[in-house]
Amino acid sequence: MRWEVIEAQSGSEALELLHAEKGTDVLLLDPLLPDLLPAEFCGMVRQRYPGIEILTMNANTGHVLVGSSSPTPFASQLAELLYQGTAAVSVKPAVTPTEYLRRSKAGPGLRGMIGDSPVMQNAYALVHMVAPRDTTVLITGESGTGKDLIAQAIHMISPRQKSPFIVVNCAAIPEALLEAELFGYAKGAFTGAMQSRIGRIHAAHGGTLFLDEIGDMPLSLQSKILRFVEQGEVQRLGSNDNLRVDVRVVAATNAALPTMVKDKLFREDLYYRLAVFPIKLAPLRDRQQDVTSLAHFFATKFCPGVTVTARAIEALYKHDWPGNVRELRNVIERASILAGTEREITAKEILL
Ligand SMILES: Nc1ncnc2c1ncn2[C@@H]1O[C@H](COP(=O)(O)OP(=O)(O)OP(=O)(O)O)[C@@H](O)[C@H]1O
Repeated sequence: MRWEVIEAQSGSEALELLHAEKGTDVLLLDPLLPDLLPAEFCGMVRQRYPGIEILTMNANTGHVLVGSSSPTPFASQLAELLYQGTAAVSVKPAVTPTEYLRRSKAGPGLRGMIGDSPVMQNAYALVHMVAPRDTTVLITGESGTGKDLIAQAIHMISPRQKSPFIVVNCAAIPEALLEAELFGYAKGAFTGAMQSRIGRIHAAHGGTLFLDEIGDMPLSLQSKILRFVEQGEVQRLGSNDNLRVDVRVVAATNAALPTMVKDKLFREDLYYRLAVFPIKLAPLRDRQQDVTSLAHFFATKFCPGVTVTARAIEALYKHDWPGNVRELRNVIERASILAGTEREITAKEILL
């Protein structure tokens, strides 16, 4: 008997494959996942795919550790065969994950987000998977790749959509004010605090708090943020009362947080708590095929009815897009002004 075995290199990749492949029976899990906590991963799999049996393995010995409370004989036998390398079991992936995703039908996109390259479809699928839950999401990617849009999409398709979506740009608020802004303050907490005020975390109660540029969160505030994310508790400045809040956290950064952790600029425990479900957005230069659809989208937005010539698109393809989609948007906005009444954007108007 042969089983089809598909390998995934990370929790999020496994979730994508499960999403695309409906008939999975057994999941062999090496708990040392590079991206998700094993408990969180198992919770997600159990909730979405209750029929799948999870076997947690020691990847070195092949012994079944925990997982389904009592593995079926079929699953145990399969696990043993796989790890002894005996019998007619193919442990080579039947298809590579990338190939697999390409073969699977494109899933639903996200409102306001253009681009159907495999990497973007991958990101949309992750958003659809995680949005219905309260899981903390960490969106990473270079500046201008659409992290903001992804955060909004997560909120808009979550059960919290009718509650507030509060954005805090951690880089834009001076360090001295950030704590009061986030946590609020009690009357008399500092000179000028004439009356108490709730913070933005509180304002997000029932909804989503988007912590943008989380890499700029001062170290001095990170432990307080960790307590809020872990326990849902908020302490206003100048008060000893712990107030409970129900807030889903989505964070984003273009900084390399793992490097910051190594350099002791970002708390390791906070990083792991935020990165429960990471979504990485690819730079535009790695998804060139999206350039055409984005160019048409922005052209229509800035000048309805305008056309973009093939030569203009060719010019766009030659560029590396260090500023990503934001840069492309600006180039097209300028081009649509330069096109004037011509209603056609040609290579001449593309200034890079
Ligand atoms: N896939 C997309 N489809 C349509 N518009 C997009 C897409 N990605 C980004 N944009 C647009 O590009 C601009 C920059 O996007 P956004 O602010 O979401 O990027 P970001 O990654 O959050 O950038 P930063 O790190 O600088 O905050 C916005 O105007 C946004 O609407």
